Amino acid sequence: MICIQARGLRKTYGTTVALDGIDLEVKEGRIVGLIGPNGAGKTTALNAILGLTPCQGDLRVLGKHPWSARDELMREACFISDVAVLPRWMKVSQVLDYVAGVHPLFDRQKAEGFLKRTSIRHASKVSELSKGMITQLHLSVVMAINAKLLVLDEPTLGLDILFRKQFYESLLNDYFDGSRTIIVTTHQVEEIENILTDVIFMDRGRLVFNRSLDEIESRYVELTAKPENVVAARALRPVYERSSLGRTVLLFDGVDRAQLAGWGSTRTPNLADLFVAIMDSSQTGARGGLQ
Ligand SMILES: Nc1ncnc2c1ncn2[C@@H]1O[C@H](COP(=O)(O)OP(=O)(O)OP(=O)(O)O)[C@@H](O)[C@H]1O
Repeated sequence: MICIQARGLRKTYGTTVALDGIDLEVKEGRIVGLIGPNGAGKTTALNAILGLTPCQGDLRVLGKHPWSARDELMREACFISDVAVLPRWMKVSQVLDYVAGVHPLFDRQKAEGFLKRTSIRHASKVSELSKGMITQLHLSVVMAINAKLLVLDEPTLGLDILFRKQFYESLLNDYFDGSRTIIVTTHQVEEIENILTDVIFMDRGRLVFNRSLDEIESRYVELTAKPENVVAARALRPVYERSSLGRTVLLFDGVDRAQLAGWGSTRTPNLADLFVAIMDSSQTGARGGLQ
């Protein structure tokens, strides 16, 4: 089943092109990381998917048109936008009462369970919580909604490292059940790398890379070459090259690992390294080798 299908998605603000004709297909049961530099269009894309902003092109989310069927979509989807906002005058217990009242898929017990892992008290008002605690409360509520699609825009902004780690573990262990779809944006790529099934890199309103983690594992190899093998390795046309501690590091797409192994140390590139390589190619216009 397809969860999100977009064809030629375009959004402009005056002369700014936020989405520049995006084609995208996300199957149900995937955990997709949407990564890109500031202003790449990530939030705009997520807002379009959630029906929060109109845009040109064809877009279907869980079979619905998000802009015209937003109410229907919101029964099956939930999200955290990049700015966690909850009414400051409400007590924590009232936030739970409120969500329980308006969302049929809200599991209050589950939310209580998540909250127990924090120092948030039911009697506190939102205005008395720290920024990070408001985000913790928001996440506890959203993760307790049994939605088919969960959209998280920078969900861990302002959270300490312990909670961030706990949150992603919990997302995988307590929330993800193999049938839900999760889309997450973050600038801390290394923190989500282990939970993703797919990754999309965005740059200036376009998708410049869209692969499953399995595909990355089987296609891409990074070689830290011995100096005497650099020339031979370059002849195999790496898609990217950088220096690290005086060593030459080359990134290959579709080159046999065994062939490279004798020339230095090889490994699958991490997402942060892949991101830098792809952004560099995207920004210099040399995208051919990385598409
Ligand atoms: N409401 C708006 N009015 C005018 N321009 C906007 C608006 N929202 C976004 N933009 C522009 O659209 C482009 C994409 O913005 P968007 O917020 O989607 O980027 P982003 O990838 O989420 O960035 P960040 O990582 O900084 O949150 C930017 O150039 C931004 O200035």
